[in-house]
Amino acid sequence: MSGAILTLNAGSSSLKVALYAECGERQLARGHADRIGPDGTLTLTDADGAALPVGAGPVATHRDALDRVLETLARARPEDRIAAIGHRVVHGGIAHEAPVPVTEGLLDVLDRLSQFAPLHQPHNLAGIRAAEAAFPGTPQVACFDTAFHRTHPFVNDTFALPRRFYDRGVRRYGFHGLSYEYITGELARTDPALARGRVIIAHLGNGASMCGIRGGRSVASTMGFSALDGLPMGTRCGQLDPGVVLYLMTEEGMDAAAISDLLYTQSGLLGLSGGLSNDMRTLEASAAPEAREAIDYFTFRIRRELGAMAAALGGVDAMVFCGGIGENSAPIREAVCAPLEWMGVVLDNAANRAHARVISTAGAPVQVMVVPTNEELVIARATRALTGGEAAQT
Ligand SMILES: Nc1ncnc2c1ncn2[C@@H]1O[C@H](COP(=O)(O)OP(=O)(O)O)[C@@H](O)[C@H]1O
Ligand SMILES: CC(=O)OP(=O)(O)O
Ligand SMILES: [Mg+2]
Repeated sequence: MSGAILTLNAGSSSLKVALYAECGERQLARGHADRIGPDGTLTLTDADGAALPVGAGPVATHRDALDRVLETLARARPEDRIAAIGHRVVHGGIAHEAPVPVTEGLLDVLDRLSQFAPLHQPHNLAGIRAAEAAFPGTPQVACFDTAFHRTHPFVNDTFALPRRFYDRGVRRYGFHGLSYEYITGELARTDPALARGRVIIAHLGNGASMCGIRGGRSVASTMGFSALDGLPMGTRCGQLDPGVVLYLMTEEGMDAAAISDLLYTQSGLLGLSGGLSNDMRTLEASAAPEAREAIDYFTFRIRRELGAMAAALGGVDAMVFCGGIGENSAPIREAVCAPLEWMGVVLDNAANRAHARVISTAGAPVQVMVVPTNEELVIARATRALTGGEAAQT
């Protein structure tokens, strides 16, 4: 009987699951629930890419996706003893700069952070509870999106509020850290000189953010106290004048719950497209002018933040696209990059259309790259490191 490490990564529109062999980085199976909701799909494949049967019907909720994946794995791969389980947890708060073993005390702390990451944290914690029930007594590890950004200098970690709020944890945490950690590690492996330089990574998925990295460490992030800030997203507003929130309260009579719902679930691409969709594939396929305007706003804001990141880093040597949109949409990458020749970004259009690893022209001052992210692998490595004995013995 072999031992395996199971990883769970719940995003705002997705659930990505992977099963790793106890040694090395070989994947035994991987699952992807996409567009979770009325049109949600689920695929689960084994190490050879063969589909495992996950049942019919749309995947309506994260819980539905997780239940179907766990049932299928238990049925199709009974030989895999789960030795440890690693989880993406988007919010770790001030205290967590690295992954930690899951304990009841930790869950209480993380639960209190759910209000600051309502599209993620409840699903992350539900995943831990479900794994606990399915594999009682098996060690679990929490890996935080926020941990990678704890290196921010004070000026990028604070807001200009009275200092007591900073002390109480009102800070710019930044998210998508597992993805940034993976990309940074990949660059260090494949392009060490570049990895030591100034790199801007754009993680563009249903949630979207950018990270400025210097010498392999996060210096700035577009996401802040919550995963609402920065770029517009599938259903989230991105950067917003706080005066708008005051207006919503005083003039529109909205309470905290209504404002939260508006900013987290009705805004971004969905709101700007007039309710058409939060999904980039649907917007790209649409002829509606509102869909075009939503896409234009998305790419414009990415360019604006790129300028700000470049200034924060004192220049830029490389730019990396990742995430569902960043990895798969050549038109979005082109719309972002084409107007940026002034800052040394020169796209090779054929390479971009082919989703090549390097999509800038040879000799362009800024190397532009597409690097598929792998948050699951970062989780698996950390889980193995923290449960070493357990995961390696089996
Ligand atoms: N081929 C594609 N072209 C354009 N957008 C795509 C493509 N494939 C996926 N996407 C977009 O990626 C987004 C989902 O990204 P993903 O990183 O999986 O999501 P999450 O933020 O939930 O983790 C959706 O907006 C989806 O439309
Ligand atoms: C933090 C965040 O928005 O994550 P995701 O893109 O996976 O929804
Ligand atoms: Mg994601």
